[in-house]
Amino acid sequence: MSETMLQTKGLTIQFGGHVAVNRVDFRLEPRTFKSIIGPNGAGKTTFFNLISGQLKPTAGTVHFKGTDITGFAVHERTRLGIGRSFQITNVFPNLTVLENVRVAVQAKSGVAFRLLSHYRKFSQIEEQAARLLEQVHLASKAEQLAKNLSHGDKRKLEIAILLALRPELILLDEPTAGMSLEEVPSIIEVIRSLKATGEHTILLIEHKIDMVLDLSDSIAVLFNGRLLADSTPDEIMNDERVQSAYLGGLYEDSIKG
Ligand SMILES: Nc1ncnc2c1ncn2[C@@H]1O[C@H](COP(=O)(O)OP(=O)(O)OP(=O)(O)O)[C@@H](O)[C@H]1O
Repeated sequence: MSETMLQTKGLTIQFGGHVAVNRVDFRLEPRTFKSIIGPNGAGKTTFFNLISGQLKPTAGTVHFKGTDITGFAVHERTRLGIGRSFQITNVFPNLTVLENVRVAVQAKSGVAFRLLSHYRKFSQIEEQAARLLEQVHLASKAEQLAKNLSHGDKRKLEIAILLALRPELILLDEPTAGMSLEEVPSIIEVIRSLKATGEHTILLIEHKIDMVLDLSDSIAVLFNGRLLADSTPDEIMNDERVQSAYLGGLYEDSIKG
């Protein structure tokens, strides 16, 4: 079996007196799709921040493909292949959609602007950028200025830019947040086709449970910073501890057991 893509051991972070992520032991296998669910304030985004390097843990470790990356900075993790969507603020509003992706492809390929006179290299970059736009269903908007895109299309552009960096592990933090209802199905389709390529390992934080059930191979449940359960969608939906946690019921008893 291939090497575990991501593993945390005893991962913990404390803010003052509040333990936001509490001794989380977590595994994510290559080329699988796992979602993280849990009530507001459960620690989901904080957990992402610990994986992508925005936060350093109080205790515990993060391993990526067998390497202990606990002390690594964000850019080192990005270089290793961890890509986080929506952290990207460098969507250039006055460039076209295609130009935005081309800049990202170029940055990844390490080709300096002055070398772009080399026609073959340039056309390879152009082709890859166009392919990425097709992948996120934005090909028809390639020539539009990024600033004129709808909120949903901006998110697709951000995914294309993320893909340009060729991440092995993709962290998607509430990709449908702030979208109009009409925009949601098309971003789900983009994520579904991303999964269908079979090239990525995907970790999704999402409150829309239908979407989670639809896309996930497995679901992890965080509650009060603890990993309450991590299993198949069917098992999670039938797990009494998960139901209790969401109903605000017998959580304390269940987690002690
Ligand atoms: N930098 C910080 N300083 C202090 N407390 C923080 C910080 N970041 C997060 N927290 C606290 O940690 C807890 C977990 O927050 P987090 O944003 O990870 O939850 P979440 O599960 O992502 O919630 P939501 O679903 O609402 O986005 C919350 O109580 C939050 O207030």
